[in-house]
Amino acid sequence: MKTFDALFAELTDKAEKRPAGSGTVAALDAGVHSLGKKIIEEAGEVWLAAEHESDESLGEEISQLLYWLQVMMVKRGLSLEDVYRHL
Ligand SMILES: N=c1c2ncn([C@@H]3O[C@H](COP(=O)(O)OP(=O)(O)OP(=O)(O)O)[C@@H](O)[C@H]3O)c2ncn1[C@@H]1O[C@H](COP(=O)(O)O)[C@@H](O)[C@H]1O
Repeated sequence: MKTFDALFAELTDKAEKRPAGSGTVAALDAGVHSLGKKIIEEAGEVWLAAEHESDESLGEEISQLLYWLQVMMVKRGLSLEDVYRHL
């Protein structure tokens, strides 16, 4: 099972190596504005899932929101520590 930190390391590596076919690379290239809209979209899906859907669906939506937040972190050059120190 993948952890938050392992996914972040994977996304950071994708950003550096830019493998062909990576959705993350395409998302990074689309920019902060596009990423921001995706985060809002996924946050809305988390809300709707929490109100109306199963635990399984809610978990999936939350995972997608975490992914997009991490892509934004990579785009802006934030480290995990930059976030964790506020927790
Ligand atoms: N965890 C994720 C992940 N979560 C969400 N997403 C993306 O977010 C989208 C969310 O799905 P939705 O159903 O909400 O939207 P959709 O309509 O299917 O997609 P869109 O047309 O809106 O983009 C997915 O289609 C993926 O594009 C993810 N994309 C990649 N990962 C992981 O990130 C890593 C790197 O992936 P690549 O860069 O693609 O190699 C791999 O470990 C992947 O498993």
